[in-house]
Amino acid sequence: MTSTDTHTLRSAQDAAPERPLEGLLVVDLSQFLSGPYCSLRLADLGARVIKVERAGQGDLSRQLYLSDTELGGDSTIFHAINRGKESLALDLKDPADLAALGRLVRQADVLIQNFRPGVAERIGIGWEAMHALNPRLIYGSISGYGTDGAWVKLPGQDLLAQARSGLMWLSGDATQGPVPFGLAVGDMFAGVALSQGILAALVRRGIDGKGRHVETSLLEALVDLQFEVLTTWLNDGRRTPSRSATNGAHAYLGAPYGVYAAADGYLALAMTPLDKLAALLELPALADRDPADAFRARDEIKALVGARVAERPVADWLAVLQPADIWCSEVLDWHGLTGADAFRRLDMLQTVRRDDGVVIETTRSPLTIDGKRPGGGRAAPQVGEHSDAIRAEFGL
Ligand SMILES: CC(C)(COP(=O)(O)OP(=O)(O)OC[C@H]1O[C@@H](n2cnc3c(N)ncnc32)[C@H](O)[C@@H]1OP(=O)(O)O)[C@@H](O)C(=O)NCCC(=O)NCCSC(=O)C(=O)O
Repeated sequence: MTSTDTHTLRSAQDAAPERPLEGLLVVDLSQFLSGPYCSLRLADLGARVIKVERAGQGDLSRQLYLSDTELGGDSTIFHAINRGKESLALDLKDPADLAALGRLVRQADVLIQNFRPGVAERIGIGWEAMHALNPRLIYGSISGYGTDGAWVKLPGQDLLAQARSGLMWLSGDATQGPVPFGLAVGDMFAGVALSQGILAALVRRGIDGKGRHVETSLLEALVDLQFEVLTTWLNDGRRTPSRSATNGAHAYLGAPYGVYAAADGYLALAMTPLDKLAALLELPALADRDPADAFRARDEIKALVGARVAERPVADWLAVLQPADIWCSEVLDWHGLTGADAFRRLDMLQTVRRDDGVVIETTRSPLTIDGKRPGGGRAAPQVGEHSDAIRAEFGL
């Protein structure tokens, strides 16, 4: 790291090991999920994230309700994804506020935006303008489908990106229509990908002192997510059957890979040799199958296994299968997960508080560093909660 880079990690040497990005200033203009998820990852690692929002309504995800639950006027989604950040209210169409943003960006290390392609340039905060203002700035962009081609101006929303990406078509079994993944996986994975790109650009900036433009999109993230199955399909003449007719847990893996209804719940079975499974399940019909049948005859084998699993409760099957190191699991809902001692030992839940007294129970960073889990403590801000303090501190 060069001496010119000292302000990148201003106090890294003093920071506790669980805040490795302490001293890094991130200006986050993004809203909804993808960009804010990227800045959440950086905030958890100790970066200071200033979230720029419109006065009044703020980030539109404040009103994006997963259920009828809101806390202190904001959705639980907003709370989950914006914890640990500060909020600065700016009207980007007001020249004075735009100038204030420019002053802030001059002092920042990272800018994140997820407007529709062309919008940032129109407002005057595109990569080239911001790079001219601060040549060391790492500028991160997330779009729906990239910045070229017929899809550029289409709304970049998770369900729509899943639909275009092939993922929705892949999921489910062949008796069903396309099945969307049950949460905004494109947004989240794009956010993680962007955070990785930003961190890589910061490392390189430590060597050459230069800012960079790091870009991804919901679609690119979803294609990357499918790299295993896409590589298989690209190399097998593009003709491997996509979905199993029964229990479409994984398009390209043979039986018994999948989820089975037991007498009182569900049992997940991963890669398992058929002869071993035949003995444990007492299924002689399975014992003399050729291993290649696991894929060729997977629907038939899954039907056999399914009929047997249905006869007994999940706990009985676990008692038979786990001692033999068969790769299997009970299928838990969130009551089951959070009630499990093994989960509680991970210490992945936390309670955070907002200054106005709103309390929210939420998750924590999925990482530990030197055995400590980074981040935590502060709740998501109210719109413009830190405007006055930030304006004073940065001379806006
Ligand atoms: C999500 C979107 C479809 C939303 O589209 P739009 O509602 O048309 O918003 P845009 O981003 O195009 O532009 C936002 C407009 O708000 C204006 N704008 C934004 N912030 C401000 C402030 N602070 N002040 C004044 N004006 C502002 C900005 O100038 C634009 O106005 P004009 O200048 O007048 O245009 C799009 O942003 C998009 O495709 N984003 C890229 C992919 C992405 O990250 N998607 C997240 C999806 S969330 C998701 O998938 C999910 O929740 O599920």
